[in-house]
Amino acid sequence: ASSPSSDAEAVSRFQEYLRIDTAQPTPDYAAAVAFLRDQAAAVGLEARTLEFAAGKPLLLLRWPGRRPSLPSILLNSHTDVVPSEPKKWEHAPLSATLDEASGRIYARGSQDMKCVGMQYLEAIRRLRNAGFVPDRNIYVIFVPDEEIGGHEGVELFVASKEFKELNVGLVLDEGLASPREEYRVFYAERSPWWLTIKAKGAPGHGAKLYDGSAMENLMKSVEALRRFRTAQFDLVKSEEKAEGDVVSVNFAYLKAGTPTPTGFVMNLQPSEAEVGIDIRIPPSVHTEALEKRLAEEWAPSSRNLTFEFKQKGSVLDKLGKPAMTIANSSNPWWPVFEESVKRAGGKLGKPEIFPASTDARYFREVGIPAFGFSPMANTPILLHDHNEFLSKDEYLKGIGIYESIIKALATHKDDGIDEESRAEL
Ligand SMILES: CSCC[C@H](NC=O)C(=O)O
Ligand SMILES: [Zn+2]
Ligand SMILES: [Zn+2]
Repeated sequence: ASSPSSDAEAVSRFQEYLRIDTAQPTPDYAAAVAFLRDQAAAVGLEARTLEFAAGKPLLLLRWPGRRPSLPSILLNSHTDVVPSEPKKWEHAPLSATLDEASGRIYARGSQDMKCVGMQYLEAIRRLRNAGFVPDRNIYVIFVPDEEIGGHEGVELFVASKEFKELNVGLVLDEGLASPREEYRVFYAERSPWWLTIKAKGAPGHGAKLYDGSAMENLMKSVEALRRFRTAQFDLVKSEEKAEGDVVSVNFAYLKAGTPTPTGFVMNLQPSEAEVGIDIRIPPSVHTEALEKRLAEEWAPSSRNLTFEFKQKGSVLDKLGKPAMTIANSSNPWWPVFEESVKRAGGKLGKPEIFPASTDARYFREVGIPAFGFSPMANTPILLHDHNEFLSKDEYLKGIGIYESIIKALATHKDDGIDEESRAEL
């Protein structure tokens, strides 16, 4: 399994991946795929590069199972990362600096989610070295564009014949770091809404008090949305609800004013103003009801407001029901997953609704179970934040966790998972 020297090599490989600049909006996918193909070859996996959108490669790796007709396991990770503001970091976000005193590896993507992609490969490397052969096919995919919605990544992949041919039974995708000792696991996620509200109104002198200016029209919406935000947030603060069970509302930008070369005109009330909002809706909330509130309360045309969706996800299955993966023993995959984490010495928290969005939604939407899981315990949640880091020890511990998970999921047992295939025998 692992030794000090093999651990050091695994950490260097992780750092090498982190140093490839795959930040949106101009990710170097070619470099990432070239690196990952080399890794796959060293581990002994078959590789195919698929391209559903030009310049957006999706790397598909296969570890063939003894019984390829069984439903397969798909291990997903995205290769892109969000941009960073290097000046605000203690160590450059592309340096993957290992701070010797703390053991932390600082890099954009260290939590989200280059860690997971490399941990899959390291776990498979160890299992292969130990002579383990899976019953099922194990697929590992490295996908583009998750951070911008996955529309030219997993969304196209899931609709492809290449995907259908994989006969996927279960997907593992990303989760979140946990500041506590328990790992977090996710069985569903909130629907993302990104929208703009634009206001128009009468322009006028900066000294004049009058109704119906664009700013006034917009600020009323901002106030109403803020009251709603506060009420939802209070439910989380009082621990009545979990983060994934309330509607989040956050303002992404405000745009208004009449620019000058050095700033803005101060004594002119502008005739247009705009706000950008990120809203996330839990599966238990009807998006129709919320859209009604938007049209009637938050952006009424009577107040000279218009709204436009930039992203309007609703995470539904084919029947129009919220797409969720069952996370109890009535889903035969669940106990296998849960027990394999425990067997490796990990603790699991109560299954949760992911507060943001991941590519797992595309798999759940077509009826394939998917769990969101990133084995990072005792770690502050720093995805999309400055100074994102993962400690070397947590990273290495996570490899052991995946070894256990992959081994358990890859093994056919009479546990109800393969009922149909059994009937054929
Ligand atoms: C609306 S798709 C955007 C996906 C992105 N995923 C992770 O952060 C997110 O903002 O949740
Ligand atoms: Zn991610
Ligand atoms: Zn992200």
